Amino acid sequence: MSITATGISKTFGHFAALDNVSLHVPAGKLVALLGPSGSGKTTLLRIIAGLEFADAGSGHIAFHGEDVTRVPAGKRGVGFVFQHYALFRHMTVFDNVAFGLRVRPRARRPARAEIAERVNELLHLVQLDGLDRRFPSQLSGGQRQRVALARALAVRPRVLLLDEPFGALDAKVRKELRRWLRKFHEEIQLTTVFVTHDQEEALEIADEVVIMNKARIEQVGAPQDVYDRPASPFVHKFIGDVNILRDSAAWGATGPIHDNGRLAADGLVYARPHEIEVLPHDPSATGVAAVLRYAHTAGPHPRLTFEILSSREQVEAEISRTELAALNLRPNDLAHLRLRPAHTFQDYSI
Ligand SMILES: Nc1ncnc2c1ncn2[C@@H]1O[C@H](COP(=O)(O)OP(=O)(O)OP(=O)(O)O)[C@@H](O)[C@H]1O
Repeated sequence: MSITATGISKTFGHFAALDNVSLHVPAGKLVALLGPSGSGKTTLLRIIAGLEFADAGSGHIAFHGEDVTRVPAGKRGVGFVFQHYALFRHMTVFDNVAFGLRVRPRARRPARAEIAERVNELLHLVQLDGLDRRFPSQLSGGQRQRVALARALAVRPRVLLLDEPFGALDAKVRKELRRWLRKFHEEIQLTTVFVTHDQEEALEIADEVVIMNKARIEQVGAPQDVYDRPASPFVHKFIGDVNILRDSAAWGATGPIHDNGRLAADGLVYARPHEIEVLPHDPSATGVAAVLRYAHTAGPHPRLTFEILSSREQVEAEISRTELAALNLRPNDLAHLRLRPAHTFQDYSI
């Protein structure tokens, strides 16, 4: 079931939370809404869910081509999971998952045995077999979020909407759960929109990433696309680390579009740490002379912080362990930096 939002605006008082936003989520995909706090992600998700409505006269929401703009949340067939597990504390895991089915009007309510079968099937799907008699307080945070997911899925929603579902969990559990969610999504293939402000999370699990900033969508693309070909300086800075360097001529960037590195409208070079090449000091070579300030060598890719001699700017470079060993650099040593060749400049002014 695809989701299409067209021309959605939402204002709270005089404040525009969404400004003419349009988005298409293809059927069966996992799409992340990614952006800084206050960029409008949750508002867009809530409007898709029907928990909030766009400004009068603005925009439409369609599920698989069917206009649901005026359909209330309860009738849209959406499953919703929030950051803070809204489980019923006084109910067991089983009863929590069964809830949505049991509250249906008698005519549409499945028989007892059918409900039990569906709940057990869901608990198996979210890998919580055997925990059906526990209460939420007897579960870990990650387990509770999986119960919340099973509960959202019990009523067979047409789309699944997740608002920072792992936001309240610690970093390690969060990482485990996001991998689990990716695998889970591949199994169930339900159209899913997922709000996060964590770029690593979005890039790791989403089929498509929607980057939001100040009530608008800045870019939509596959994780690799938005990382490798950011459409704006904002996206470049928001997704991954980036060095923003003056003196584009010294970096070999002289025209509007170049073959290695990125040049912004204002003559700044945007280069990610892995796009900086570190060479032994050689005053005659192209590039810039820099002093090594710190070397963070723990982990698979050593990170080096340099200070450029001419401009005093700091530059982060990420190189391989083999390259570092060959350079044999120590703090305060001089080196030569340049942009790695196989990189394309983008002029953001075009
Ligand atoms: N009910 C409301 N009344 C007034 N302002 C609101 C309301 N809901 C949201 N806003 C404002 O709209 C803007 C967008 O909010 P939204 O929750 O969509 O952002 P977000 O990108 O999800 O941020 P976060 O990551 O912090 O949750 C924010 O500035 C917020 O303060």
